[in-house]
Amino acid sequence: MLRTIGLMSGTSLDGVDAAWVETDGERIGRLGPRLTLPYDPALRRDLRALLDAAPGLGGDEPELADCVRRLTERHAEAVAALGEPADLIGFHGQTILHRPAERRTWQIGDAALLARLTGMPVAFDFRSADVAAGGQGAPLVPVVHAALAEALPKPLAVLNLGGVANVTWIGEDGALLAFDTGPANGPLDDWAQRRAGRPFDRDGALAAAGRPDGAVLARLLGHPYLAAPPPKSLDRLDFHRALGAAGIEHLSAEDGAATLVAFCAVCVAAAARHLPAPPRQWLVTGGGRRNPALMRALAGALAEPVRPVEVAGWDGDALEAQAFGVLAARVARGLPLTFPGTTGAPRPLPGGRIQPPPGR
Ligand SMILES: Nc1ncnc2c1ncn2[C@@H]1O[C@H](COP(=O)(O)OP(=O)(O)OP(=O)(O)O)[C@@H](O)[C@H]1O
Ligand SMILES: CC(=O)N[C@H]1[C@@H]2OC[C@@H](O2)[C@@H](O)[C@@H]1O[C@H](C)C(=O)O
Repeated sequence: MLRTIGLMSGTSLDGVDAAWVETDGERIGRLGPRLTLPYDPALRRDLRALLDAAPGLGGDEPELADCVRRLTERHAEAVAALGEPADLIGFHGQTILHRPAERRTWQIGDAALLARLTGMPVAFDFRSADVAAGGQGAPLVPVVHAALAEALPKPLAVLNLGGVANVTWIGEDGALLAFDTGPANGPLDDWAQRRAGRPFDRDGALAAAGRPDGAVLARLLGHPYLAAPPPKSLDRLDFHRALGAAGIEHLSAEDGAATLVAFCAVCVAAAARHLPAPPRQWLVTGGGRRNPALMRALAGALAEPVRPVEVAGWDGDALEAQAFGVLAARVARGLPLTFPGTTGAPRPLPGGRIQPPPGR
């Protein structure tokens, strides 16, 4: 077993999650401490601007390099704050662009700098081999969900409510199907910031005070992503234009938030129709499980029970970071990261690279 530290900077841009995991990439041993280091408002703002700018960036712009350095230094601070020795770091970086159809996916972060600052080897670049082979490059965590869920009754659905939402379905025989369902906190956070001056809709307060707009929802329901069969994955901004065209901007802050919450749930219900068999339950992870308006909307939209992953003894705030520790061990052992059922990879595919620290 390797002692790993997984580091994930998700599409919500709220900060870096770090978690210590003992693992051989297939089995998960001891789970150690975890923490989240938030980004300061300036870094958050600069990262958000990079999402908009990414399609036009070449890669050598000084403002990009500055952002990459600050992001990487914050990751090194997270490793230091964990205060646990490790054999390997799993460094996802920050996705600023994801266009698998163009065989492009871009995670920023400086693995050489992180290896130097921490003195540890760093596994990174988890998505590009899959995208180069024609896969979606996402989601990557399903293989870890499957390892964690070994003893749970199947079929099982694990739903991650991050900036984008993704589902992992695990069949009775261990079969895996996983894909992004649609937008989740990303558009909600943007909306709360723009219309209410809040970084996110804490406890779903805005959404709970509003009503979903039927006409806007009906227009969004026609989006081709919902009916498209998996494999499929999303860029954080993929629904940006569709939301504007559906007329969301004409709604009040409350009704807009309620509509975005309802749309997230509608997307998950649409995803359920692509599953080979109904799951016994939906285990929900990611920050969105803390939004009671979203959890109520999901319970209303899905036929099966919807519960936070904590009912299974998992830690929904640590799961993605833990997963990148496990995936790092898989990189080190050359095990596949992606599969036909998760990203549409042509066959189980290894991926990732390892940056040793200086002098090793
Ligand atoms: N108390 C709360 N009430 C409402 N929403 C919350 C609450 N706590 C967290 N969130 C939401 O969860 C988001 C963070 O979720 P999470 O950390 O899972 O995202 P991420 O890791 O960036 O995403 P991804 O899975 O897309 O990589 C916040 O931006 C916010 O929208
Ligand atoms: C390209 C990219 O970074 N995608 C993220 C994003 O955030 C949630 C969803 O969209 C998921 O597909 C993926 O992250 C998780 C960690 C994954 O790959 O499993």
